[in-house]
Amino acid sequence: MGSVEAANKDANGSLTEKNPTVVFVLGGPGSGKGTQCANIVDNFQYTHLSAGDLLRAEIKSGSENGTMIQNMIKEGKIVPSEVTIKLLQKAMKESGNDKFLIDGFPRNEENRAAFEKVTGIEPAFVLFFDCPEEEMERRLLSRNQGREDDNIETIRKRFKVFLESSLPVINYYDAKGKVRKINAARSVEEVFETVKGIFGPKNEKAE
Ligand SMILES: Nc1ncnc2c1ncn2[C@@H]1O[C@H](COP(=O)(O)OP(=O)(O)O)[C@@H](O)[C@H]1O
Ligand SMILES: Nc1ccn([C@H]2C[C@H](O)[C@@H](COP(=O)(O)OP(=O)(O)O)O2)c(=O)n1
Ligand SMILES: [Mg+2]
Repeated sequence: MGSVEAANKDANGSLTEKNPTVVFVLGGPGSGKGTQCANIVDNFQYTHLSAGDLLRAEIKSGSENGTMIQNMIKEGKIVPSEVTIKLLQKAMKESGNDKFLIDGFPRNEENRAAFEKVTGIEPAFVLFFDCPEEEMERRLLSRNQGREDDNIETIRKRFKVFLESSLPVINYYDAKGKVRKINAARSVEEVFETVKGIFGPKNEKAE
């Protein structure tokens, strides 16, 4: 582990190792990442951080990067990691937790390498929700969350970016034995049964 980057000072000013547990939650647009993360949070002691949600909140907040982020999302492009990582780091700190589901990040090699360099964090494992494009397209077109990128033109661009830029990241972690591939083309309940088996009883919330 990148111990230098992960080292923090405690209240007395001495260096302590902080080793947050990070699970990257990946899969194409509409594969069910957000839905399954909500289920995981209900059952396990994790904090859910969606990179897309953080970027959309940044647009709404009127930040100076807002227009740039909005344009990139509309075009299905990946926002520079510097912006997204800052938002993730802030949200991690504010959560007070040390277990995170990082949903929709890293989405390209630049995201992946920068996160590792800046935070020194390696994911414990990577959930990969594997779903055919036709099914993802159907889901996105009926998501009804008023998202500016859930139209067929942007969806096609996002699928292309997923294949060209995001799949290589999944392959990178697969080569390290970290990918837990899940058939996401089933009901929410069936998918979650598989997900539960991966997290195991260890971090389950008490009733
Ligand atoms: N297993 C599933 N079967 C059918 N619809 C699903 C399933 N999982 C999620 N959905 C729906 O599909 C849409 C996209 O799901 P979401 O969780 O937002 O995916 P992602 O975060 O990967 O884009 C939502 O409207 C959601 O309710
Ligand atoms: N790491 C990320 C994650 C999302 N984004 C941008 C670009 C993505 O198309 C949009 C939407 O991402 P989001 O994860 O919310 O989308 P889906 O849940 O996969 O449908 O946000 C990004 O630029 N960088
Ligand atoms: Mg999502």
